[in-house]
Amino acid sequence: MKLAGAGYMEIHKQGGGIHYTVNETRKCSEERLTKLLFNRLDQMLLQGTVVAEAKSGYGLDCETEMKMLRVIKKAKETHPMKIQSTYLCAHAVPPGADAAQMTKEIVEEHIPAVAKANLGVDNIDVFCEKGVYDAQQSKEMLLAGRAHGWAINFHAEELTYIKGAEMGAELDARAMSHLELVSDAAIQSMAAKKTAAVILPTTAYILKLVPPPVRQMIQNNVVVALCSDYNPNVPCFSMPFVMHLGCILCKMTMEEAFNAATINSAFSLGLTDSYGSITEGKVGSCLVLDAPSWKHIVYQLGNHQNVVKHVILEGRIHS
Ligand SMILES: N=CN[C@@H](CCC(=O)O)C(=O)O
Repeated sequence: MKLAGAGYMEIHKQGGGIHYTVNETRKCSEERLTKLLFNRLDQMLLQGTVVAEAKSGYGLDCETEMKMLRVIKKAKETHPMKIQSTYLCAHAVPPGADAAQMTKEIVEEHIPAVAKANLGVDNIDVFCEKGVYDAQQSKEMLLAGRAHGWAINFHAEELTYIKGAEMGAELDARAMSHLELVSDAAIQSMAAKKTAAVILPTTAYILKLVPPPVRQMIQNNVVVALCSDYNPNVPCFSMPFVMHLGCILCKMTMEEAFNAATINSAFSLGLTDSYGSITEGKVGSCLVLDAPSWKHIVYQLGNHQNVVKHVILEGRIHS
């Protein structure tokens, strides 16, 4: 449908997209999900990623969300990469339910149950979007999550402008993702509140969206991070490709893309004390490149697996 020109929400409304993945995730065993996650993390690591944020969000019911979070917890504890766990408590409204009723259920039942289960959650996320959860409903769920110590890091202003980013800045969100339709006022507020803008150029590319106003964000001192947004809609493991798209679609310089994929990404997860730069006292991680300049990570389109020769993480070489 997508290739034939159907829009993201059109597919979603017909039961595809997130709903399709929810059905498959509910059927999938915890063991198989774990295998799939570890395999994908291995592939990301080989392409130079040493820190990843992994989200739930394809269960919608509390039981399946917890299954996803247990799988992420396993990766946090045993995969060589640094993993942060994000509880995406409201990614879609389940068929037959309505957003107001789901908001109440998530605040009163799902979030307390997840907190009680001690699943190693770091961040709380919602899909704040027209036809999904509005800014007020999103705010209620984000605040309920923050009450358990989870950082606010959520989807805002992707397909429609509903003042989600204004709301996020008001809550001192640590980060907001997408932001294709962010307003000038919200950019100012994000800069003042030091809320990171997590830019996902692969999504803008695949969904043929107008890319987010990254130049304006940078000019206004917003911390801009780049992220692969690996998900069933965007099956991209490669941060080099994301950096390339950041330069081409979002008009970033190579230096800006480099900072956005390293120190600013660490900032968006509250990890600058230990990741994001090669500095005494931080976790030792670096890439060995087979290229005349680091810029070839961005420049060599479609050949990054040969440019990134080795990934060194905590003293271990991953080739
Ligand atoms: N836009 C909402 N969530 C995901 C896509 C989820 C999906 O389509 O499976 C995103 O961040 O890109």
